[in-house]
Amino acid sequence: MEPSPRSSVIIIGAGVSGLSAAKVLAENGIGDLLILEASDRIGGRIRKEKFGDVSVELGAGWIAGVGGKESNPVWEIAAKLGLRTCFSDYSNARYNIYDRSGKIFPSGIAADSYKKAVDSAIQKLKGRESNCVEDATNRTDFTLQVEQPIFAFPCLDAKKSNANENILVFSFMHLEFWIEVEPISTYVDFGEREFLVADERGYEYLLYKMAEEFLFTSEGKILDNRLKLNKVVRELQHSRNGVTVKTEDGCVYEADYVILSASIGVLQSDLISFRPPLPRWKTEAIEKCDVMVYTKIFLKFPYKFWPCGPGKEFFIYAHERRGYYTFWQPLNTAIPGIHLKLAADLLLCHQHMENAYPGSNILVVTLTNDESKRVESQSDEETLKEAMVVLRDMFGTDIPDATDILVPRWWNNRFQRCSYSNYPMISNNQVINDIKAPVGRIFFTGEHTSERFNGYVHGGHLAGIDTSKAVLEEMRKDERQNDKQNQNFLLEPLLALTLTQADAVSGLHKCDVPTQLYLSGKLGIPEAIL
Ligand SMILES: Cc1cc2nc3c(=O)[nH]c(=O)nc-3n(C[C@H](O)[C@H](O)[C@H](O)COP(=O)(O)OP(=O)(O)OC[C@H]3O[C@@H](n4cnc5c(N)ncnc54)[C@H](O)[C@@H]3O)c2cc1C
Repeated sequence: MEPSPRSSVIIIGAGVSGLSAAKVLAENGIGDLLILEASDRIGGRIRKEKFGDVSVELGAGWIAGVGGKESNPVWEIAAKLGLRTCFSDYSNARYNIYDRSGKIFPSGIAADSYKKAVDSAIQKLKGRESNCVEDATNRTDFTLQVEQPIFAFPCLDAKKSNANENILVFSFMHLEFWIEVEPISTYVDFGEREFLVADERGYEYLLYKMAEEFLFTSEGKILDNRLKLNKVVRELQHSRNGVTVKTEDGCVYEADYVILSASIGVLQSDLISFRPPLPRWKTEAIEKCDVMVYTKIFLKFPYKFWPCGPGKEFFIYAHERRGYYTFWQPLNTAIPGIHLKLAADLLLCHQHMENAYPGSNILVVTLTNDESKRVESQSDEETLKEAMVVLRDMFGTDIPDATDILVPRWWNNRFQRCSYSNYPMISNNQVINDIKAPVGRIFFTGEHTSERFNGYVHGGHLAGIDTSKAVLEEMRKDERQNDKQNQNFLLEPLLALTLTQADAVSGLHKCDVPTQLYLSGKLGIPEAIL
């Protein structure tokens, strides 16, 4: 197949990082860019889907890091677009812990166990820290966070659990989203609050609006042929002169630069091959990055049977099996008034915030890693049966069966292969630097390349901006170099001409040509000389 016209930059992937990168390039005058997206839509891990009568977020659901001194750029965009969001209050979840017989653990016991679990986690961390002699000097700062986002990073090792611990401590210890270690930047820099996106237009509305700013759209549809969907990139052939991109359907594209935004899970898979292969420092760094699988399972019921109201926004199922249908969230969660005020202070449009999805009768249960993979590999009917047993343990046998189930499969999606990156808990900066470092003309972007905010939507957004700035800088360098070469090239005939006039220029060398000839640039050289 004939190669398409060469582009200045090809962006692989139309998730938040790829689109942010493309937007910055377009704003800087790079019109001949091309975005190749493997799936049939933009958004990547930001994705809404109709379930029952409402749109639910299969991927990113929260804007995390709000209310601090520095403003989260994604929160700002959401505010500008009037995206409807609801404050998430995790503080009471520890008081809504059910055992297998449906009893709620008394709050005192729950709080004690919680503290015990946190202390134990801190001890584990300290142990790991002191064992980590090699990394100690370079390591990224980390802290123990509690009550942080449910999609965040685990710190506890399931395989080392002690069967004699009481069941409640056990369940806390294995709530990987409950007690966690993570880079603190999101919460320290942007604030500790989180808002659930509860808007029919979806979280992805942000991305459509972003795309609209530089791609041709009509009636909400992107019609610009610089965005090509269903283009699965399989090979990147790179040299010092440019990059050739080959897609699964046999198309070939050429560019001066490539920005690759595929997830860390995809980079760890064999979906994309590189010719020549990536250097060892790069592949090792990619391998070292942990990937997290996080799955939200949506269940629709004919009516609501779970408790609701303030303090009941989340509930937990304590089971001896790690992460077994542990964390539950009703989608029609009430929002305490105090947070309305906070939201109003933050200037977001929250006209009707009593319920995120009023009357939807939807429950969401979240699973991670091994449990996610297990559930992904079985049928939805089997998952539905398991979830119903858990719910009947908690709420009795009289509850109705779910009428519908939705199980996203991020791990088995070959264009994702993970939910988000999770750097090794005690990792040194070198790994992160290597993951984001370019290889020749291939630049890497995506949430996994964000040093401070990996794992988050704002991490992807900021990474895209940073990467495109780095590419622009390279392009400028290229331009300067080309100018120099062109001038040298253009000066050759001039010198040839003048050198024949031996009397005037005897002994003149190329480097001695007066600088004003250079300074005026190639357009400044009179055509007659050529
Ligand atoms: C279930 C879940 C819950 C989450 N919850 C939150 C949350 O609440 N808040 C939050 O801030 N973050 C959350 N995240 C993380 C957040 O969604 C991601 O960090 C962010 O969306 C990543 O954006 P990205 O551009 O780096 O990658 P992606 O969105 O993955 O974009 C990469 C794009 O590249 C495409 N691609 C891959 N391979 C190829 C190929 N070979 N050829 C062409 N195209 C290719 C993919 O199809 C994709 O569109 C969650 C993620 C998941 C999965």
